Amino acid sequence: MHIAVLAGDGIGQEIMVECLRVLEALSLPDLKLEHADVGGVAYHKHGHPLPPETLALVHSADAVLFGAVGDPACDNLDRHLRPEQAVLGLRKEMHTFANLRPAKAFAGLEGLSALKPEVAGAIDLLILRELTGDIYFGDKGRRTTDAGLREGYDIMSYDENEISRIAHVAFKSAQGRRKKLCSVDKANVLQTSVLWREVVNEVAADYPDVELSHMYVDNASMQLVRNPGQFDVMLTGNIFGDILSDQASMCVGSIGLLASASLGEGTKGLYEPIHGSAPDIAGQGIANPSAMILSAAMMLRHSFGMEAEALRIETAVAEVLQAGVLGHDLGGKASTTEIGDAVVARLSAS
Ligand SMILES: NC(=O)c1ccc[n+]([C@@H]2O[C@H](COP(=O)([O-])OP(=O)(O)OC[C@H]3O[C@@H](n4cnc5c(N)ncnc54)[C@H](O)[C@@H]3O)[C@@H](O)[C@H]2O)c1
Ligand SMILES: CC(C)[C@H](C(=O)O)[C@@H](O)C(=O)O
Ligand SMILES: [Mg+2]
Repeated sequence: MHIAVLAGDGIGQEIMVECLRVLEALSLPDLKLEHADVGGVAYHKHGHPLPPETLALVHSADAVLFGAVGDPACDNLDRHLRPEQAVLGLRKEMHTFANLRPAKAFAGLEGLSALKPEVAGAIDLLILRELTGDIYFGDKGRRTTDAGLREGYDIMSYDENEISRIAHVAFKSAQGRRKKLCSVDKANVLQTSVLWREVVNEVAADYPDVELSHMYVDNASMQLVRNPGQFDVMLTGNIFGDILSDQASMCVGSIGLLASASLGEGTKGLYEPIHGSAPDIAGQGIANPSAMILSAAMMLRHSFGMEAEALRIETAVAEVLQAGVLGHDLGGKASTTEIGDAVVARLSAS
């Protein structure tokens, strides 16, 4: 089990420490952790946010654990050198087109959600976000209009193969859950979404046991707050999935709780929290490591088929939250290390 560990920037470094302690507490027989620089840290050391040595490690490893990237000191760099380019580049390089972002209520946290407790308590959904296409990867740039005005542009595009492969993942995921799939788009305005809806409807023919619905993204955003319990699997494109998942995190209680798995055709996956490097709290030891720890659980499940070990981690995190060990993001006082300590203690007791 050879894991590339890319902690990255800001709180990425802090939460990764706790995540690795949790993995080590499982005493996995052949765990090999190998670290490499990514993001702003890599730019400052090697002149590139995703240096060749990091890519080489990623290619040789069985899976990648990724913290977060983003460094305000890099804000004015050329687009290709910005830390964020590293995570986009990695997703593309690893062909991890399917991003699983589960959002599930934690017992005891309902009152800390941005929603009414009874509404929050019903959350158990999976956002299936397409990850290697859309407006993120289309032609983009700056130019001057004929009238001499500065103009920025980003082309949004999807081809039918990109849509159908993520749709298959979504239908299969729904089959393993409550068999409901809601595809989220903006087909009343965007041509990419018209095609998206067309292709999803075609793929649906292979999955007659799954109940498919379509929803416009603006409505979906509202429905996530009004009645998130109605959703099982939400299938959507790259940009909509980015936004909806941050929103879903606050319905659960905090962005520090939501993990993700980015998968392609094989078993090699990229596992990272949905949040970023949080420069506003970096270095203070108060970041919530739960999302990072839960991402490691997703890694054990999806890359190594270790369902029992994944569940052990997930149960430990849930119990720690239920016991009231809460980070600052949830109105508590527990530090990053204290949360890590509590999860490790639960694991040792289980
Ligand atoms: N995958 C990634 O690496 C990733 C994801 C999102 C943002 N970013 C980058 O991170 C940088 C900061 O972006 P942002 O501020 O918009 O988003 P962010 O997710 O880093 O932070 C948003 C807010 O949530 C809080 N927060 C985030 N994670 C937390 C945690 N684990 N515990 C407690 N509080 C937490 C932060 O303190 C901040 O107030 C930017 O450079 C951005 O591009 C990277
Ligand atoms: C940092 C950024 C490129 C990234 C994205 O937009 O995908 C982040 O917001 C995420 O959700 O992982
Ligand atoms: Mg995001």
